[in-house]
Amino acid sequence: MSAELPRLGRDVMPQPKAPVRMVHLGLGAFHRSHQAWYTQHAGDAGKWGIASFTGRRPDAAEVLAAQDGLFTIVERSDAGDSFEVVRSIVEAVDGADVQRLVELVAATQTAVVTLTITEAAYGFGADDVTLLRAGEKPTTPLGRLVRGLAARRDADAGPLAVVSCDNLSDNGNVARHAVANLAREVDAGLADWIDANVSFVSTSVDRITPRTTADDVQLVARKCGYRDEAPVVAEPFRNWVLSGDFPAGRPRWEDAGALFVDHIEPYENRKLWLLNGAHSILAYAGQLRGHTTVAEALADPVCLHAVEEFWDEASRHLAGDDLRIPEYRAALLDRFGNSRIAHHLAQIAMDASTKLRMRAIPVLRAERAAGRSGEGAARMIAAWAAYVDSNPGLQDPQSEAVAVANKEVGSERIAALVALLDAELARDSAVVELVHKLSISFAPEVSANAGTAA
Ligand SMILES: NC(=O)c1ccc[n+]([C@@H]2O[C@H](COP(=O)([O-])OP(=O)(O)OC[C@H]3O[C@@H](n4cnc5c(N)ncnc54)[C@H](O)[C@@H]3O)[C@@H](O)[C@H]2O)c1
Ligand SMILES: O=P(O)(O)OC[C@@H](O)[C@@H](O)[C@H](O)[C@H](O)CO
Repeated sequence: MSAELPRLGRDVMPQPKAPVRMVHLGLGAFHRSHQAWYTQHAGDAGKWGIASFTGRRPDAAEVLAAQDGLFTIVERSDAGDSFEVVRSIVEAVDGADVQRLVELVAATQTAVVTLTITEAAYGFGADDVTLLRAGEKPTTPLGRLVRGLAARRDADAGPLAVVSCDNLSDNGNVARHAVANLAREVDAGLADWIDANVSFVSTSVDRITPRTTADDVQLVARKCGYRDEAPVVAEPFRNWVLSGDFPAGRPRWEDAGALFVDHIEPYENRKLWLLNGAHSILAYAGQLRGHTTVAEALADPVCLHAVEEFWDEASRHLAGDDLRIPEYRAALLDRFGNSRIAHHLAQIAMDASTKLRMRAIPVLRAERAAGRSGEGAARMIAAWAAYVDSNPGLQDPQSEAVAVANKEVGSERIAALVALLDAELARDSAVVELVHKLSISFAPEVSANAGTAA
């Protein structure tokens, strides 16, 4: 039936096309449910079009380009679904088209570059140094951005803002260092130009956006009367906190609810520890206990207890009345419990070594500095340790080091894994013993008979 329907596009649904003033790297589901949505809902949306580039594969760009950048957001709550066509992406491009990226980053009218390239993509790209030095096409998003910034300097196109929207603590500074280090290896003058002309904005970003399924595509066809091969499903909740300068201007995202603050760290920590930390616990403990989605894992009292215990610890280190921690926690339980959003634990589990360093380690360190064991944070690490024991192929930027650690046994294995997260904590025998003890409780035969994860 859906094959007979017209394909979504600006002919089927006439929509104004704003001029490109933003460039995005990492055209995935989250960029579309978050930055593209906020840009569409800015009061001056008509002035701000986004050219969005994929990271590793062309597929998402090809599908979206065939729809003139239009796609449907399916906002999914327990009460039902609502549908909205988003028009802010005006160009969808294969990330391998470095020439187009360079043209756009070097254009005077481009004011903002946003990133959702995943946490793991901020590591040092040694291969790109060689390619950039040789004048060949870089292969990573940050290598490509450095090439674009070099062209902007050469074109004397003025300053701009780079806005990381990945789940990283201090993501603006992480992006600044990653870009500056790469640039300095290639051209010290370029690194100085970036330092003087590029503002790196830090953000806390939030909107649960699972991968789109074939059922979602069918649903949009049935409900909307057109064929959209690239809809995005997201929860109703959304949040965007930003801190930093926009020297060439920006959309009025505050009209859509974005918050601009001077000090972002408390907001970042609240989100990364409470939301993403809980997600990591559920990802490892939940899958070990046979669950597939966040909502299923949360309904398991053992997993819920582990989350609440970690939240109690983390909350002690989240200061400021305006953070409204009790309300935030209650809202998270509601959001995680939205069983109509099938948020797969396997997706969250990937790249653990990067994620746990930001989610478990700061809380564990703070708890130990306060003279407590940090059992809640240790349990998150223990769940990961147990998970990689039975799932050694888990995607991780340090997968080789994880494999080496996995060859050890008992507490030596745990120490080697903890060392991938924090060298100092790995030398603390009390931490290693605690994580070891907790990881044993996740072993399949123990976990099947245990009333709690303790
Ligand atoms: N999905 C969410 O609910 C959500 C919410 C908040 C923040 N985020 C952040 O957004 C990021 C992307 O999430 P998504 O759901 O859009 O994922 P996605 O898989 O739909 O898209 C990610 C994009 O980044 C590219 N990419 C992935 N890994 C890369 C790598 N190592 N190098 C270069 N490019 C790479 C992909 O090709 C794709 O274009 C997350 O990693 C997270 O930091 C996601
Ligand atoms: O790859 P991650 O772990 O950074 O992201 C997976 C989820 O935890 C994440 O997408 C959350 O849904 C998101 O951070 C909610 O805003």
